[in-house]
Amino acid sequence: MIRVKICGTTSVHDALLSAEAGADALGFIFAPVSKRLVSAQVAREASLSVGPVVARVGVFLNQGLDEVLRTAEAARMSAVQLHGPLSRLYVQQVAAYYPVLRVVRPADLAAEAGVWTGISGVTLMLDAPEPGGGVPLDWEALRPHFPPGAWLAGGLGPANVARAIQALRPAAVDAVSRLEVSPGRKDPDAVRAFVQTVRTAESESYPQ
Ligand SMILES: O=C(O)c1ccccc1N[C@@H]1O[C@H](COP(=O)(O)O)[C@@H](O)[C@H]1O
Repeated sequence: MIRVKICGTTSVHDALLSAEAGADALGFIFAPVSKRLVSAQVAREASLSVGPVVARVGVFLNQGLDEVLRTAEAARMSAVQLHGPLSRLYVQQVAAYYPVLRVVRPADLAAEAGVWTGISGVTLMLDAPEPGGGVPLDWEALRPHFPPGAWLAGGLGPANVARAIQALRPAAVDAVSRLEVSPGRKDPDAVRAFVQTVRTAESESYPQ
């Protein structure tokens, strides 16, 4: 089953919208530079509103270990997504508390392998150089290098996610920019169309 993560959640309303649309995971962005920055309090209320099945992923960029762990706990996250240059020790320390989504740019795949390879509980996600920018990766160029079990982000939306799935067969897809009416505010129709398109593409790419 291809999992669907819908990121940039900034309200209980949008958390419920994405959960009801069938999202497997919701992203809550705690990176101060983000236009979709959410408080730990709002994220906590949203986390507790979506029930026990939907994963809640705290998204961090270049933030210290203490800040990551304290924020993820306060917000009742079930997983942590890490962007930016990190040491293997840092990833190991976070992975001791939460499942980790380690985000890597395609160009850094080889160089970054030492940071995450072999650490239990770490899943790789490939994303564009500027996360949250709505820019797709070159899926055909990536095809020979896409690691089995990796997640895919970067400019995904209802209009192109089926092609991305056909090209790379990711374990999960993750999106934000093309699912919004404005930064931090979800477009209900786009969210529903995105989830439905993934489910349809999955049934066509992976016939039972
Ligand atoms: O979206 C942001 O503002 C953001 C800021 C800092 C780190 C990560 C961020 N978003 C992540 O980028 C992916 C892809 O976004 P897009 O669909 O290409 O706009 C998104 O899923 C977040 O995990």
